[in-house]
Amino acid sequence: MTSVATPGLDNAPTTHARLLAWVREMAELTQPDQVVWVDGTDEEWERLTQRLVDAGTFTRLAKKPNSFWCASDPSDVARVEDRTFICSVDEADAGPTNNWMAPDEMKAVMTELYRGSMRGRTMYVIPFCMGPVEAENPMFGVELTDSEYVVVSMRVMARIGSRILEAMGTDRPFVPAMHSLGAPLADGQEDVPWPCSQTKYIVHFPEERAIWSYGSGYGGNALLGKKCYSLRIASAMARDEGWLAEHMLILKLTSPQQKTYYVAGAFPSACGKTNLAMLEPTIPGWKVETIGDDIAWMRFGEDGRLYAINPEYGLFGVAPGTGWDTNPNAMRTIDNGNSVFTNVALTDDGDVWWEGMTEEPPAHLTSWKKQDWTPDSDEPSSHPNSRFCTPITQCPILAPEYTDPKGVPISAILFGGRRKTTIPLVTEARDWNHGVFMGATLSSETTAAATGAVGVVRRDPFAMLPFIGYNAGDYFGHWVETGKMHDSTKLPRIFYVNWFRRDEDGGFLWPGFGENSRVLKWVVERLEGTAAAEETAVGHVPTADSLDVSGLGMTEDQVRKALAVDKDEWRQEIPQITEWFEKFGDKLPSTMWDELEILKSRLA
Ligand SMILES: Nc1nc2c(ncn2[C@@H]2O[C@H](COP(=O)(O)OP(=O)(O)OP(=O)(O)O)[C@@H](O)[C@H]2O)c(=O)[nH]1
Ligand SMILES: O=C([O-])CC(=O)C(=O)O
Ligand SMILES: [Mn+2]
Repeated sequence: MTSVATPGLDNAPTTHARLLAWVREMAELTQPDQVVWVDGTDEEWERLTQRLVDAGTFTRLAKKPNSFWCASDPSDVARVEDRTFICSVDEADAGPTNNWMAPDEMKAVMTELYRGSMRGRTMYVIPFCMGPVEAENPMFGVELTDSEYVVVSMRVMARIGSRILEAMGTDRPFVPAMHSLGAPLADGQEDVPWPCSQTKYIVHFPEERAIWSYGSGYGGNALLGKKCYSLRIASAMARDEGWLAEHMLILKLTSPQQKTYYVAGAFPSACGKTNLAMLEPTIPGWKVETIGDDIAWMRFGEDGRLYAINPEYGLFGVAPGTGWDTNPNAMRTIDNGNSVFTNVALTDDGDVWWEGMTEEPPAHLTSWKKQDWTPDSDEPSSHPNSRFCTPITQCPILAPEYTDPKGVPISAILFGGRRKTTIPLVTEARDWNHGVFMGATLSSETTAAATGAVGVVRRDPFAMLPFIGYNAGDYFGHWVETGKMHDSTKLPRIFYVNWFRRDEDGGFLWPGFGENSRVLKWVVERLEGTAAAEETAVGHVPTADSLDVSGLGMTEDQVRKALAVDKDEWRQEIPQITEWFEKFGDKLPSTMWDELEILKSRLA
């Protein structure tokens, strides 16, 4: 018992001993004014969103029901990869792609940061479950946070509240996910609309399956069920337990013959997952339905097929570029309301706007920096990593099986990046190991989804570079082993796509968005054995007439350029891939070197 009782600490709505002990320990450390157990009700949402409005954090939108505009501190706008740590016991288990510090050392540093860090604030206890709570082994977590913005966003992004706490019973395992803004308030000190700290730590203890986050209120740094749990911690669980936790969209595709296929796709942050997951096909007779837009957890079923679930409950999508022309289903989803928009622009009549929503910008806006904005302004109205946070259940093309704990059987996996050159529109891997090689060498230009330079080509293996919770060499090995352990005729086929290749004038060679359905059609026809392909040095590429470009208005030359395998360009990749692989020393599966030799000899 604390000498001065903290309201909410002694009358908890659970008898889960480990949870109670942890909440008490963290409350004593961070010293909030009170502890509130989040129940997930509409009344609670009303109370918290109103509180955020009163604090100047949220502006209620007149034009969208139950929706809010929010601008973050300009320094807290994206994931901070240089402040993200994998604190495995052994440094080698973090590998060359992660930041590392010894767990004890990190805990000592962060304990001092957390000491008193919630003073003047409320500690919210958010019980949550990633994936359906009806699953055989529900994947529980509990986030402690002093941010109302986090509570409200978590309610959109995950299954949370009393029903989850109840399902946790008295002793079910859960991932403790500790979060503090690092902005305590002294007596009488006035709050700011977006409290955060200049000191940031996003930390994972993979053996303990625990998360400690400090200093940021934004997205993947603070909504700990998402990247921290469902990718970094879950990837470590998946390695130990023989499954896959991946940065992938999941979509359901129905052909004109009414046959259904489930496709997963791994593209780096801000490289097209949400858009592909919600695609409106431009070719007649084809239908796409959404299952997930960011994360896939995949396990093998008794029938030997790979089944995927979407552990999330909402969409945290990139706003700029989202419009009625490019992603009408996202527009319909947010029009249903119940959404939070962060770092977009506010219109004078109480709606949101961002670059790419409409061709003509409004004459006047309030920018994400809360400044007057007109089309003559020098800076964009919205931050390039501005986001909509909206319930997935509002998506008009949501596939009903998205809640099925069993998941959906995946027929094809797409890897993709953002590359101006070199990478063809679509390439099919020769086999699983070649597909793993494609994933392991995936490259992409950096985007605004993380702080740092934008547009720099880097290796982003499996689109998981910032999300692999252990040694990436071991992760490649896990993929190779996964192929070995299962019936190769039932494994998903692997493809490598690039929507972002440019012509000499810098324009996109491929129109993208809804037209990507033509690539999905070719993928399905490859699965069915009906589409032709040319065997090139880098894999199977569509022949000029096997890709359906009817009515697209592209010249033959443009199609040829989008599909081209330029051996000179590819030869330039070899030293980069070699250098990349050398990082992993003997952790790199030898099959990856074998694949590189095959590529070299085919390019010779
Ligand atoms: N040219 C082109 N741009 C695209 C295409 N698909 C998506 N984009 C743009 O790329 C940006 C990111 O797309 P998203 O679908 O939000 O990317 P994401 O992979 O979901 O990103 P995260 O949510 O950060 O993981 C947006 O500005 C889109 O408009 C495409 O096919 N062609
Ligand atoms: O995590 C975030 O902040 C947003 C996101 O989806 C990503 O960066 O991939
Ligand atoms: Mn997305």
